[in-house]
Amino acid sequence: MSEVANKPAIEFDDVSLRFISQDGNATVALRNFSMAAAKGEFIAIVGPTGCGKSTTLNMITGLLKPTVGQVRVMGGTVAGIDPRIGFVFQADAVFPWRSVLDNVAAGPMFRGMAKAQAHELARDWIARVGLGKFGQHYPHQLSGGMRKRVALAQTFINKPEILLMDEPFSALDMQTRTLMQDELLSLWGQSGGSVVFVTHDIEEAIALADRVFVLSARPARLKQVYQIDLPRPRVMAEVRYDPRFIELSKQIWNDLRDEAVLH
Ligand SMILES: Nc1ncnc2c1ncn2[C@@H]1O[C@H](COP(=O)(O)OP(=O)(O)OP(=O)(O)O)[C@@H](O)[C@H]1O
Repeated sequence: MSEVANKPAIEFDDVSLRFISQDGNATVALRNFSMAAAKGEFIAIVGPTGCGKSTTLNMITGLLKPTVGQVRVMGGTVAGIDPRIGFVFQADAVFPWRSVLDNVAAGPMFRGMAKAQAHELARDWIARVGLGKFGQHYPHQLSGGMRKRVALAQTFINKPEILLMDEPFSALDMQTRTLMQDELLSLWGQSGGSVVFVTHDIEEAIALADRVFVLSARPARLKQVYQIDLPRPRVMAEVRYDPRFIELSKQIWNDLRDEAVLH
């Protein structure tokens, strides 16, 4: 293996980040934070509200720079928009005036693929996320869960090596959410990419991830890392009844309860 192939997909090396607001006040969002995510690994980040979870994702994209320390992606410093990184956030990133097909084809076309070829590829991805009959529909004609499927197809079509997800399913009802989590695991399992998934939902974190990073209240430090040794493939509706799942969720709840009491 080459030098680069051995590097972690994402690396935070003793990172601190301080925001200075217009009135000169400083907010330390992250302090002495170190972590590494391997290629193909699924990481979930949980922590109290406002501790710095989204800030962490913004540093991976290069939108925010650490005040101290280094963030590396595939062994290199983050510089500008990186086509290897994909995102799915809570708000849908679909273009309302474009059909599902045109939404999903947008990424490849932006990268220079011919329209006919991009549409063919998009049709394949639309079918994979179970929306085969909805290619000509517009986002407002779809349910929230269907729009999330569009967002997943729109992202996975670009074959991201790193996928950043910030509470992507939190606006969905429980049942749709469970379906989308299964969908995500299936797409991720075939992709070989790394995922960093930010969520408030401890059970979602455990059910999806290889490792769960628990952050402390602000300024966020890495409080605990849990290796989630539940076997894969996991089925969302079943995994939550596994005794090991219940044990892990109790431990993480305790970690977070301590943080809430302290602040
Ligand atoms: N651009 C900014 N300028 C000043 N402060 C900021 C800025 N961005 C974030 N912060 C502060 O940094 C802290 C961390 O914010 P962040 O959004 O990362 O938290 P979070 O853990 O994702 O929150 P939540 O769980 O509520 O989504 C917050 O206190 C926030 O107010």
